[in-house]
Amino acid sequence: MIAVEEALTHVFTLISPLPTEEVELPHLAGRVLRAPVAAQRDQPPFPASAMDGYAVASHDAESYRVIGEAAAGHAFAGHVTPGEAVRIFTGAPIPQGADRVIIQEDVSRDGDRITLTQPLETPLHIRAQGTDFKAGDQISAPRRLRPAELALLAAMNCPRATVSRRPNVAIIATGDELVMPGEEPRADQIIASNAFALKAMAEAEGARARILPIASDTVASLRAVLELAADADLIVTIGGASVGDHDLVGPVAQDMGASRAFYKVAMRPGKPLMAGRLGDALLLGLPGNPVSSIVCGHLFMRPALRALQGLGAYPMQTATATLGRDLPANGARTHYMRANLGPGGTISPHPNQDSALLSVLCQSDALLIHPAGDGPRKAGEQMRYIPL
Ligand SMILES: Nc1nc2c(c(=O)[nH]1)N[C@H]1C(S)=C(S)[C@@H](COP(=O)(O)OP(=O)(O)OC[C@H]3O[C@@H](n4cnc5c(N)ncnc54)[C@H](O)[C@@H]3O)O[C@H]1N2
Ligand code: MOO
Repeated sequence: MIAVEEALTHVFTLISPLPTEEVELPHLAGRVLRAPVAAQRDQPPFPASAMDGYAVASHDAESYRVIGEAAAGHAFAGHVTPGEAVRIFTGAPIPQGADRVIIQEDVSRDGDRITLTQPLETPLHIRAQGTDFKAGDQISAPRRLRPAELALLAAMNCPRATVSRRPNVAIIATGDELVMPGEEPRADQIIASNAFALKAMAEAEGARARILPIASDTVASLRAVLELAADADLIVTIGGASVGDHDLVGPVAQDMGASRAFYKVAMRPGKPLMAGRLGDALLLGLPGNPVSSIVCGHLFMRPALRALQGLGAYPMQTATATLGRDLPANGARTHYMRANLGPGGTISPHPNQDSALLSVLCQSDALLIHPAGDGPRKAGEQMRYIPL
C-alpha cells in the first residue's frame, strides 16, 4: 500500500501532455490553452466615455454650449474648446479637446445649452485608451478557458487559439452482476451506475468520454472490451480490482502487456486502485464500489486529465473548514469522508461512510480529509476538504 500523494506522483510520471490543435473561438469553452495569445489592439482602442452625459473641455463655467454628439460607434469629428460640450453616450470616443464627462443627471439642458445643477464630480468618467489591455498584452498559458477568457480573446480580436487536444477516455464497467440502466436485471444482478458518474466527471474536465460494453468476469470478455479501448488516451476500468477469484482486471491487463505502476493505495474508500500503461493509454483500474470509484475519480482521474491537457501535475485543490463534530482517530488509510459544509464554515462528516452508498454521496458536498494515522480530532479544529 502506498500513500495517496505517492500514487498520484506515479500517475503523473505515466502521463505526457497531449498534442495541441488550433480551435475557433466558438468552440473553445472549457479547452486548455497551450500557447499564449497576444492582443491585436488596445482596449478601449480610444479614450472612451464611461457614462451618458456631456464631454467638456475643463472650464470653470457653469454653462456650456452643445456643439454635437458622440455615440458608441459614431465618433464626433470636431474639436471641443473651453465652454463647449458634446452630447456623449457610454462607450463613445471622447472628442478631441474634451477632458471630462459630466453625467446627464448633473445638468439641465435648454436648447443647445447645458447648465450644471450639481458641483462637478471628482471622477472624469473617461476610460483611458488601453486601460483593459494593450496591443501585445498576453493571455498566459497553460490555463483552462472559462467564459471570461473567451470574452477576453474576442475583445483582443483573436478568433482562434492553440489548445490541447481533448483526451479520449474509455470507461469499462466489469462484472457479471451488472446490467445497463433500463435493462431487465436478474434477481442476483444490479444496475451499472459508476460509469455514468465517471463519464460526466471526465467530460467536465474537457475529455471526450465513452462507456464501452460491460465486460463480464471472464478473461476473454475483459480482453475483448479492453481491445475496444485501444485508441483511448485514458482507460478507466471499474471493479474487478480486488483480490477475489473474479477480480481479473490486473491479470488480464498485464497479460495484454500493461505495465503496473502501483496497486493498492492507503486511502478509504479506494484502496484497490491500480495504475499503469496499456499501449499508448494511461490505465486507471478503479475499485467497483460506487463511492470508491467516484472518490478515485476525483483524486486521480481528474488530476490525470488535467495533466494530459498540459495543466501540470497537481492534486485537487483543498480548502479548510471547522470540524462540526468530534472524530475518532484514523487508521492507516487517509479517509475521504462524505461530509456536508454548514453555516459559519463548518464541515460535518456523514455518520455512514460505507463505500457502497451513492445516496450518502449525493447528500454530500465535500470530502473531508482525515489523514492516515491522524489522531482524534475535536469539534472546532480546522480540517482540509475537497469540495464536490
Ligand atoms: N478480502 C478482501 N476483500 C475485499 C477487499 C480486500 O482488501 N480484501 N477490499 C474491499 C474494498 S476496499 C473494495 S473497494 C472492494 C473493491 O473490489 P473490486 O474493485 O474488485 O470491485 P468488485 O468486487 O467488482 O465490486 C465491488 C462492489 O461494487 C459493485 N460494482 C462494481 N462495479 C459496479 C458498477 N459499475 N456500478 C455499480 N456497482 C458496481 C459490485 O457489485 C460490488 O458490490 O473490494 C472489497 N473486498
Ligand atoms: O476502499 Mo474500499 O473502496 O474501502 O470500499
